[in-house]
Amino acid sequence: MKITGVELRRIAMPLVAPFRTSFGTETARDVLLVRVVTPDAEGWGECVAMGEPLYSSEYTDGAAEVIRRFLLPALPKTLDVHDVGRALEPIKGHRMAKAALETAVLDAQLRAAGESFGRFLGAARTRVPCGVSVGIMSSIPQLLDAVAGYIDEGYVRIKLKIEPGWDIEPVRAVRERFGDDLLLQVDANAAYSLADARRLARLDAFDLLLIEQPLANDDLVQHAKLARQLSTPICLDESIESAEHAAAAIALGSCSIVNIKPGRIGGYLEARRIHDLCRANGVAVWCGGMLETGLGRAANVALAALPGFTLPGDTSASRRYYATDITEPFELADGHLDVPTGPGLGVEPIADVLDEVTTGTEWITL
Ligand SMILES: CSCC[C@@H](NC(=O)CCC(=O)O)C(=O)O
Ligand SMILES: [Mg+2]
Repeated sequence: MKITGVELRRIAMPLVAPFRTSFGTETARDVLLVRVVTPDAEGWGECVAMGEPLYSSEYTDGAAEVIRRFLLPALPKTLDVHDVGRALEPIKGHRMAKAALETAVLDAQLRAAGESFGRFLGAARTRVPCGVSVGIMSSIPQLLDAVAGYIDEGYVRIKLKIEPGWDIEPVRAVRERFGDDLLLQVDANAAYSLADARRLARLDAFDLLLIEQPLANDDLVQHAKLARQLSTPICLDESIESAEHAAAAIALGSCSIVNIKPGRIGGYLEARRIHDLCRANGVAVWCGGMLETGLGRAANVALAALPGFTLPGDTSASRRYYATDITEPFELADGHLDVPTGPGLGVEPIADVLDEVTTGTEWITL
């Protein structure tokens, strides 16, 4: 496939409500979209980097810069999506930027071939059960109202963001209000240290599915030590940036569940490799989220349909974050989202909506 050129498009996506985690509060996303144009089709990739390097070291401006200055010049003029990872290997890191570019190449290639993401990746289902991520709130009553609303919408699993000072009590309140059958998990976004082990062990009383990323992203050994002190399974998110990281985490006993986020680990091909590795080791995986628009959401839902994705992911409906999505909205039906069946992502931006939210566009001829 020959790439004629690439558009780097920036869009501003206000959130329907502030989303607070242990590392900050998001009120809007500054999103970088990559559009790859070829003679036969064009493809879209969504960079999941946030506007500031608070979740990881990447951020939107930096991703645009590394794509413009280093990734695009490293691409061969004619390529298959399987060539992208190899061509970009000499450039270290910047996995979110690489993922956006590889996904756009894959989308163009699949659209030209008339093949869906789900079929290409190996989806085993036509729809996926959906969880929802609930931010840190200013009070327990406010949290309980939010959780009640999501349960009414049909979400099959609730994830609560936690941090020191907002952990045991909100989890206890949700468990007591909504009962023992509610699938419930927490995500600390690396807010604790091994010194908090006894406090984190108190979460064992609430029959959680998992505790996500309690310690720092580079604390694999400490997570293994913590895992031996908890009965609740540890799931890693920020720590897993490649299949090698997943293999190391499994070998060390740092986690027994992995949150796979294609943007974090460099793309959907690496995501499938991590899925295959975890499945071979009996490690459950689920699809994480980075507040994607319908473009990234479409790809994530296709990935979440692979057989090893045995836990509900953070694959929520578009309305969880956006009043108006840039694609046709993903809408929950009976707690599930349908896997798109059209060529490539199976969705595309709605032109006038995209224009309304566009804050910048740049064309790069290859
Ligand atoms: C702005 S926080 C993004 C990272 C966070 N993502 C979520 O909590 C799910 C977000 C979503 O539903 O897309 C995580 O650490 O798992
Ligand atoms: Mg997480």
